[in-house]
Amino acid sequence: MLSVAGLTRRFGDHLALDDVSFDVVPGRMTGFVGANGAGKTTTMRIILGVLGATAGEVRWQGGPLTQQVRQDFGYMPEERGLYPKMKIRDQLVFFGRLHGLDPVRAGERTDKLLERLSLAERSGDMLETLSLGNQQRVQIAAALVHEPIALVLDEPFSGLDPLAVDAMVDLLREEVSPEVPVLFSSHQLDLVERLCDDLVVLSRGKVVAAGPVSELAATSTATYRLVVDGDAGWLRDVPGIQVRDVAGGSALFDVTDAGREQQVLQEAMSRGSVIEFGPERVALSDVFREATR
Ligand SMILES: Nc1ncnc2c1ncn2[C@@H]1O[C@H](COP(=O)(O)OP(=O)(O)OP(=O)(O)O)[C@@H](O)[C@H]1O
Repeated sequence: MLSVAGLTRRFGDHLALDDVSFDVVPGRMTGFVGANGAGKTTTMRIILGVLGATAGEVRWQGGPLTQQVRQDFGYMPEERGLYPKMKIRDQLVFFGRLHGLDPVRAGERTDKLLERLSLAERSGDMLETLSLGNQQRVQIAAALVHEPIALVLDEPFSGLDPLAVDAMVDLLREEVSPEVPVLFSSHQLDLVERLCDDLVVLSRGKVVAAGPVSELAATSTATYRLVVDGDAGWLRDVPGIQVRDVAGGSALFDVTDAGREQQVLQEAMSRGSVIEFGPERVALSDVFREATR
């Protein structure tokens, strides 16, 4: 397991990270979300050892993460970092060698990945001649070429169209073995909701929510839908709930006093027929908005 424990980072007077702790569990995709400037890239850079922490540490399998172990991590940095004028195949072999693969193995892994990405025919072309989407695929191949023991991906899907995202996700699922912890940052909440098992929400340098996506959605403010055959406007006068929307007999409301929804149901039944009543599924964007408020 990969863990960050009490990470704090100052840039002059600015506290970019304030006692950040979370785990990235093997075999589960962990999404890392937060507004611009929340501290995601700073955290990822510290995990990869590109940047030092003011306090706290990164842990691997229960002990401090060493530089030698980091060598086996895969990283896709926000600023990318491939060489535009270098041939694609040479570049991937180079990254494989940098992570300790022998030349034969680096070549084999490169060819397999290029084949898998349908880029084998372009292997002798310079990176800059590829479309941006294809350059991003090569970038992810560079993070995967040495069969990393952990993966840290900074905005790996930004700028990709939905088909390219799916292709990238398929590649990750195929190439990443179950014992590998995967942390990726993203601004695309719908994508994070679809892909992630776990979620860490950062706001102004602090972790404001962390855990399985399903539990985070469940613990957020309970929102209920009520549909009756008459007018549901009376809901506005019920204490302990906050009405979000009423249109004729259809209403959406948040329960602010736990248990009030039962009272609402009884009241609705005493007034006429209840067509629909139950919790509304909470979208991740609502969890995010609530956590970072
Ligand atoms: N080298 C640096 N020197 C000074 N301040 C920095 C440096 N790197 C980051 N910061 C500041 O630290 C804060 C966190 O930045 P960071 O890039 O980690 O956020 P982020 O969550 O990755 O944002 P984004 O989603 O926009 O990439 C910001 O206020 C940023 O301006």
